[in-house]
Amino acid sequence: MSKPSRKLSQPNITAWLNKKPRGSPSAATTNTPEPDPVVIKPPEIRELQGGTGTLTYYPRYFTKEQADRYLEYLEENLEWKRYPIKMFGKVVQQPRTIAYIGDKQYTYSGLTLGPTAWDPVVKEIANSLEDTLELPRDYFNFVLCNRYTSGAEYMGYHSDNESSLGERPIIASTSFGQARPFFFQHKLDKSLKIEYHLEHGSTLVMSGLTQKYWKHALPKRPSALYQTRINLTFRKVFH
Ligand SMILES: O=C(O)CCC(=O)C(=O)O
Ligand SMILES: [Fe+2]
Repeated sequence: MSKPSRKLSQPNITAWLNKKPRGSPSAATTNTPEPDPVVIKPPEIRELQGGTGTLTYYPRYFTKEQADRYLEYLEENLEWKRYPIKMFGKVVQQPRTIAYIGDKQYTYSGLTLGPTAWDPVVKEIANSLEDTLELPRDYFNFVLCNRYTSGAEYMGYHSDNESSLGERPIIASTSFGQARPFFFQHKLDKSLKIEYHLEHGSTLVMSGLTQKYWKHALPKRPSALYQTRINLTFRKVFH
């Protein structure tokens, strides 16, 4: 992957992005709202032990206002479903709901998804990420979307190391809604652990050999005061 540029290209503002948030007073009765003070924070780049991968975290890839609108849009417009998957040889229900979009078929944990038509807003986010990461237009051809409606919903330790993604996949993971911890553990030296707190509107890019040497997980959390979290992982499926 080329070096991430610090100047982010923000996605086109579509019609829905311009619409007023639900329940907000009309412009005639209010002053213009304060602009979001922090627009973009520079990425934090972490080279993992002994060349075992790279993690690049953009804590504020989207402004709070943009992220609020994306969260609402994705919740309403994607087709969220719970699928049975194979885990350690047993068929179980996924402990979260998922949706997907992509030009290709993608198979993981015994589940084959796609292809489907692109949602225009998800495409807009994909193109923004491609610009930021200096990747060719339409590089990302599959998006796996995960939705967690309570702290009891989670994703166990795994790596996205299907051969269809190639040996050094670039996976861009954008999060909306409830901030949650996200753990990495080295496969050979289990004492090596990394923790992120994935914020509303953030993007974490996993690249290099990350999937080969590290597992990652979104652990359960206590469910009190819980807001929905939606995560989109943008991938390139080669075959
Ligand atoms: O929800 C998350 O942040 C985890 C997503 C993930 O690891 C995946 O889709 O493979
Ligand atoms: Fe993953």
